[in-house]
Amino acid sequence: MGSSPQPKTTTAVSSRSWSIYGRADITGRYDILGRIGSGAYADVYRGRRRSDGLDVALKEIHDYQSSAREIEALLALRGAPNVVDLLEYCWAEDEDEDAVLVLEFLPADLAAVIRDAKKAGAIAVGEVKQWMIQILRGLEACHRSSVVHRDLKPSNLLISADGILKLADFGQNGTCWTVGLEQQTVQELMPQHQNFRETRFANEDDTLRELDSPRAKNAMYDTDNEMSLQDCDASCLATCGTGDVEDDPLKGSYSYKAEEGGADEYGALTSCVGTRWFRAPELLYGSTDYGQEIDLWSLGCLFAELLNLEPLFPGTSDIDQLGRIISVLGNLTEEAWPGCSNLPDYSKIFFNKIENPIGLEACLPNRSASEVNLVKRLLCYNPANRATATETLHDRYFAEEPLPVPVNSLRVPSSRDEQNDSSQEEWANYQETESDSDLDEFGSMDSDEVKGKHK
Ligand SMILES: Nc1ncnc2c1ncn2[C@@H]1O[C@H](COP(=O)(O)OP(=O)(O)OP(=O)(O)O)[C@@H](O)[C@H]1O
Repeated sequence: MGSSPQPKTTTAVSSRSWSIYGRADITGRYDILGRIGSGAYADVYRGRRRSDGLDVALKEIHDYQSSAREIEALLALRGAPNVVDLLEYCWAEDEDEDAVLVLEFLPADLAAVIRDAKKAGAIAVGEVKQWMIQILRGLEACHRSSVVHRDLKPSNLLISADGILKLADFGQNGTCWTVGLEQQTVQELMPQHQNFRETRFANEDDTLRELDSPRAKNAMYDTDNEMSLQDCDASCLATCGTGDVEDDPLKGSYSYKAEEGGADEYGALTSCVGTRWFRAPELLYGSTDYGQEIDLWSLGCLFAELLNLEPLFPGTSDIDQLGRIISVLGNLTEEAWPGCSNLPDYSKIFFNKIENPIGLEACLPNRSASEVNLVKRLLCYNPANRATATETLHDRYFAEEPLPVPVNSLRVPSSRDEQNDSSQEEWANYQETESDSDLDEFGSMDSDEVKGKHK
């Protein structure tokens, strides 16, 4: 098995975390205004296009495969109104260099909507409906193009100042998606790799022309079959260590059969906390041939969170996550989902019989029957029973009073929870303290010139 890409620690001052300042291909065309935030595999900066002053987000992705996946998905989805717009990108020439995606800048996200609504007490039903409609349109576009998002959560649903919600973060950057991956080359992932080479360092017109070309777009669609969804191990036992079991408050309610090379082997890879809350049971049980239904489960969790303003299943470990789901929906049995006992980890973890499951109604107190019904249509154990994005969009809930508010009357948070930006300071400190040899990684660039520009 090839070595898996490891996530960058966000606390360490890694040279890669601000290497964008040394990228002449970017700094020549964009002013970098500061770091917006960092994910497991990427740093995102706010930038301004020099040619016309357009605000952009510059996403520097430190993992080769994540960048390939995100570019592929965003090209396939170009023009979809509820998917973040990829304006252009600079491809990584090899595994030591980062790809940089130039995205439209979106100042808020759904996590901030929920945060602000907690202060106000609730999100008005007409607003919940409008947010849901936009999420559903984005998801419908993804599934129509055979793109499975795999990481739907409030912080990945970005919002423009005028209330347009867009699905973002298509890199499946969470650790759980890359556990056990064979290292593939971009040539394997994308037979049309030559197209990417052409875009690198191209001037903006050339690059945009490349993005607009039907050839590039169709080539992306053609690779759908090449991008196997069986390439990861997101299972409960793969992503939790025995430490998770020891610390688990529900420990008494299940028994767990550790296999040689099972949880221990992957014990360190437990960092998908936000994502875990939205993860479908088939993934937690180790399924490797799942489909777009995993996004529909996440959507059900998201919808419940918009209604309750609290996460529905806030698991503290992957086993705790399953335990919480089972306590609400009941045990996962052949009756609930014929064939579930074939899930890879089904026979490795046993939960006590839940005589009286809590039920989704009890988890959604004071909500209407149509709201509860819609959550139920999405949160089914059997993936085949989950309502599709299109079916959900046509659910009578959206046609009932109160009707969805117009997009322009949505209350848009003034900001998301921004991480402290220390990128420019780190860059300056690095230049002051490190030896010349380290600066060699920036090639022949004049470091004083870069420092002056970005201080
Ligand atoms: N187009 C954009 N406009 C504005 N901010 C963005 C944009 N894209 C991403 N961001 C912000 O940049 C930060 C990092 O984003 P990124 O997608 O890399 O990671 P994440 O979603 O926080 O974490 P992970 O990828 O590990 O799930 C987040 O705060 C995100 O909201």
